[in-house]
Amino acid sequence: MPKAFITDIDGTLTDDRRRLSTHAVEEIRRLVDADIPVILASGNTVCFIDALSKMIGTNGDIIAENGGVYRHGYTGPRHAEGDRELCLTAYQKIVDYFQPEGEKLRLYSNEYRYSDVAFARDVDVGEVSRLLAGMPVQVVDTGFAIHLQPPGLSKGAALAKLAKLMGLAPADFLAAGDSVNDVSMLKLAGVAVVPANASQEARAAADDIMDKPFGEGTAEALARYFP
Ligand SMILES: O=C(O)COP(=O)(O)O
Ligand SMILES: [Mg+2]
Repeated sequence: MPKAFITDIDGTLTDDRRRLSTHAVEEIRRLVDADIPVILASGNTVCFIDALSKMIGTNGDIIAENGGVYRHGYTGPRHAEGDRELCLTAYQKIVDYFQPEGEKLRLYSNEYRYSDVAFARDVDVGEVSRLLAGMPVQVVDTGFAIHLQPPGLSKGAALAKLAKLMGLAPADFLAAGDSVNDVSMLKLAGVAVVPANASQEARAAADDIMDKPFGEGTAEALARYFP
């Protein structure tokens, strides 16, 4: 049995409209009650993940902004990495290009981000990547938002650092995720599972693909791997 669990949030604990699966929450609470460490790892902000962690009842081990930020427990120091200014400069290039064409760009929770920049998927992500080619930023489309993030940062890289702080190795973890931003942690974990809705990239990195989609699929995996 794995020693710990790391999970993505959007599309993995929620459905495509971001409604949380109560079934997945119950399964995570079962793990927490059995003293099995749980990391919530997401492209979302620290404050968003903190609220969710409290309400699910985990111990506050989190990875935010796709690996740009991580923290061990609610009171541990917040590690925020990368040069966010570079991401903001890159974002300005996107604004300068799309805004004159009348396209509306919508930043997501800009004031709460320490490492990356996230915005609505209202523009073509291929075009965004072409515009930013050669700039030191990664363009990541999670299916829920487009992220501009510093190079070298990922959920997997953050898992390696956070697991160490927790006295664990990445191989001790069962990992669950649905999208391209989860591939690095799915590959690093001991066992990788994806719900049935997972993207091609996530499926290719998985050891086991669940029958059910979204949070129901993740609940299915927890029942299977933590019986
Ligand atoms: O913030 C996003 O774009 C997606 O969030 P997720 O990593 O929890 O799926
Ligand atoms: Mg996701």
